[in-house]
Amino acid sequence: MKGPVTHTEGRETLITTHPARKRSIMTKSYTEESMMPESKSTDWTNECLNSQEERAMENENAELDEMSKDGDDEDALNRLEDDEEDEDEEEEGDDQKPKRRGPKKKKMTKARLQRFKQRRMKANTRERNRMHGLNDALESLRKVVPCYSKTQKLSKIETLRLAKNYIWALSEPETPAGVDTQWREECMELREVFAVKVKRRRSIGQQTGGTLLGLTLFRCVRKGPKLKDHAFHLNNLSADHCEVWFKHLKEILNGFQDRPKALRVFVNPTSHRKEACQLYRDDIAPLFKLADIKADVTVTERKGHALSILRECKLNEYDGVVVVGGDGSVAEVAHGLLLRGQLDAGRDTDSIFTPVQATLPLGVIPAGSTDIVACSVHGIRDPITAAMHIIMGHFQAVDVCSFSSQGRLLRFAFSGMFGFGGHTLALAERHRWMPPSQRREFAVIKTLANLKPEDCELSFLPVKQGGTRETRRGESARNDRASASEEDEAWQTVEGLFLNISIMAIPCLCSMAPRGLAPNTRLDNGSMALISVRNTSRSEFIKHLKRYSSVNNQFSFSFVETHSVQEVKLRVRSRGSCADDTLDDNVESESKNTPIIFSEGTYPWNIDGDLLELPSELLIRVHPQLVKLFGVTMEETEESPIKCSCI
Ligand SMILES: Nc1ncnc2c1ncn2[C@@H]1O[C@H](COP(=O)(O)OP(=O)(O)OP(=O)(O)O)[C@@H](O)[C@H]1O
Repeated sequence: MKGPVTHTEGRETLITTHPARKRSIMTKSYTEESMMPESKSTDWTNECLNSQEERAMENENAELDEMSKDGDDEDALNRLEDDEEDEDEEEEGDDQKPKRRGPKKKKMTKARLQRFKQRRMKANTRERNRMHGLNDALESLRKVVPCYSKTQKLSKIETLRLAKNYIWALSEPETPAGVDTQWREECMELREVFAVKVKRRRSIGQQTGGTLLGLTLFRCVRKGPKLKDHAFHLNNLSADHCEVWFKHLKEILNGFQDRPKALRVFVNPTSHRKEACQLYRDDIAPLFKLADIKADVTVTERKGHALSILRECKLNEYDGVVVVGGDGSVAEVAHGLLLRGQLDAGRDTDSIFTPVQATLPLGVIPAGSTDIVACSVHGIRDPITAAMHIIMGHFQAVDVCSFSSQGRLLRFAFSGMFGFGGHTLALAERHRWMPPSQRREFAVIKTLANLKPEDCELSFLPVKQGGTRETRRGESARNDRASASEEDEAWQTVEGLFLNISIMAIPCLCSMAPRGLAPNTRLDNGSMALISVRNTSRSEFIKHLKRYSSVNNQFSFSFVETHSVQEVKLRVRSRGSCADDTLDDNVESESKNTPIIFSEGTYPWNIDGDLLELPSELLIRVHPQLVKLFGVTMEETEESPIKCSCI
């Protein structure tokens, strides 16, 4: 296929492609503007101006042609003579008027009239011949420039510009060696491109049609940990060439199998500052549309709405589920997706020992107040980066924990906090009427003021070399029995008063803890971080909390223990008075809000930022890589600066 010569922002571009190769490459070459000073004039206003000038010139020529056709027209000749007479008359007049200069008026004889007529006819013929010669030359040029089109005739100025660019592009390899030509070559791999559109010049308000200008490719570019979309213009005025290139590029883009074509989107309108709907409409939906992704959007109406839809809706027509909201919404949708996976696989969702993977990947567009899951999986809290990961089909397998009690599955989640973490969220939820940051600060201060430990028995199974029970499930039954008895011996138990117990399957990065709440775990390493904080003075506990936001190790305190575990059993032996005090203090003063009252024998847990009431005895297990999230792949994480400091 011929490569069209293009120019963009004063720089010339020659595109070449290698269809025979597996990986198509587009090559863009350009030089200093000073080398091609005239080629800058491609902005719209300039083009319009030049076209107008050209049209005016053509009109003049047409008039001239017209005149020359009517060369024997007496009127035209008389007009000319009248003009001459007027000129001469001005020089005459009385004494007061200035004397006129110039040739004296000659009497218009018949012979003189004849001479005028002949001269004019000769001049017109010469001009006509000149114009015909020029038009013939331009017509020949149109046939040899690469953008010559059978359907669309290039104007004179467009033909000349294209010819100039073509000559310029052809002369590139002949640049003498050793001369600093200031040329630079830029390669763009088509796997970076996610959309191609036909570029047209349209007037204000014009919706369809317009003058064809070329093609625009949309690339996904990385700027540090952020991903962005970037438009790349390829100018070409040939409809035939653009059509061929458009079809070819579309074919290549459709060949990327990992990229989603249809998504089920849930938007929580109440998240954080209630901006999720606007964020989706203004920033995310246009990107999905550009990438030709069909999105079925549901704006959730209540807590649990997304979960109930996910239980019943048809999922096989989608390539992914996307949630626009905070961690609570993500937790709800992730849980719903995993439950649906068990239902589709014919598993009993009440008691699941070895769950199957979720059938669809989950995309997280951060619109909450902390966005721990989005930060952990994208390395940054940025909605456009999240959308670009979805569009480009970047996946990351992620470990998930299950919370169950007495053999009954309660919840799938990425993390859970009990004690201080649970009480703080319970208090913050009761003050939802406050602005988000105030609400959080108020809840932390109030819970710290009423800090009371919980009396617990905590047992855990540390991660062994060779992976968890689930990763080894392919082994023989004899090996299984042997390993089961080994595991029984490996269980460790601690008991006493605890201020906080955190169990996290992902690093839980957020602005308050840039290294992560659990920096020692990874997204897919098949283990959970168990962080237990024993009873201590309030000041020591505050010191430990403050360390989360600094580079110092938040775990280097005698009262803090961390373990890498695969299973945890927690039994709360008595209710600490912290929760009751907190509730009692506020029930009266905040009676306008719905009070959160925990049923007998249940305790507040912060499960992925969602407040849950869980029983006193729990079994928490990690399930390696149970869900795929749209996000950075492990290779990208290795390159990311976030990785170095946080994971
Ligand atoms: N229309 C709705 N009205 C009320 N609650 C809703 C609605 N839609 C979803 N929810 C629930 O709101 C809860 C909190 O939402 P979300 O986590 O998105 O926001 P957030 O709490 O502001 O963010 P973060 O968790 O990052 O602090 C979720 O548990 C979700 O189920």
